[in-house]
Amino acid sequence: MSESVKESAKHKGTSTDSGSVLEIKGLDVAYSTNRGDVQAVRGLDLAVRRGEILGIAGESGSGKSTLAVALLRLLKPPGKVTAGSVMFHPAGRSPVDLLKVNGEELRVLRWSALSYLPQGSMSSLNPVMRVQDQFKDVILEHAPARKDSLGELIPRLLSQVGLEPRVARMYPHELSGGMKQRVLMAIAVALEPDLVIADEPTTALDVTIQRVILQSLADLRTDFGVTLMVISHDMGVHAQLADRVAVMYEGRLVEVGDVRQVFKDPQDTYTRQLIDSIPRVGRRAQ
Ligand SMILES: Nc1ncnc2c1ncn2[C@@H]1O[C@H](COP(=O)(O)OP(=O)(O)OP(=O)(O)O)[C@@H](O)[C@H]1O
Repeated sequence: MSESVKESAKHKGTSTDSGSVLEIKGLDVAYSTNRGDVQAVRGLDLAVRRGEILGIAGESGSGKSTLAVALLRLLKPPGKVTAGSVMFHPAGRSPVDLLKVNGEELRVLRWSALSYLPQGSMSSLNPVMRVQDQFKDVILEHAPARKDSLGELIPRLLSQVGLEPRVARMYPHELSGGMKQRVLMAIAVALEPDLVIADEPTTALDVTIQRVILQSLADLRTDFGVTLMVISHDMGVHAQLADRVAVMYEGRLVEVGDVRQVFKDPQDTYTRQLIDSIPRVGRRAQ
């Protein structure tokens, strides 16, 4: 972990833990523009521990989504990774640098080891396919051996996120925003991946539904043992969901630590400002 990153005293030294599912080192990402390069992620070091819920916080434009798409190799031009490594340690498989694996290796890892819920993913469900067929698409493409267990697996996954079995036969237009998000979460964990990265999973949902979604995400960790990286500009989301929180500012990681510790005693001025902007939740987290 970089010297400049302030980490709460209780939780120092994570970047070389053998218990890490992901180790990001020295990551630099830039976007080329006609006014020169915009450095969106700068020298970022971060380890994600197996089994934890790690929140990525920071205001709009701080580089959170760029970090996610870069490490998932979904960064599109004019974006480019200019330095760094992202070691991924899937259970029972050899560690790989996600920035170096070839397309086929990446395809094998997607969904079965590494799942992604992009920002605005609720609109990514295919409007002309029933929910059950969207599950089948992912499961059969990546784990064809599970074909015979689909009849049992789909309702079980739906119930895991609080949805009734009849949802399997519905089309996306018959679902509320919160239901769509839960379907996507269930698809994301269908193949029991090591790591799920969710970008702003509660944005655009009303407050009551947000709480339900956060609870379902917490349940997925408990029920599937999945590690979660949850990106949100909303510190309230991290206070409610995360074990640790990493704060980004202008592409840099300025602080990482136990969420209660960070709320109680932020080491960085910017983190303090973020917390002060939600005083009610800040008090609750203490
Ligand atoms: N395609 C692009 N071309 C040029 N600059 C970009 C592009 N995409 C993002 N950026 C810049 O990169 C920086 C980081 O943006 P990013 O979207 O990763 O931040 P964020 O914290 O995820 O914010 P938000 O939640 O609003 O998406 C910003 O300065 C943004 O303007």
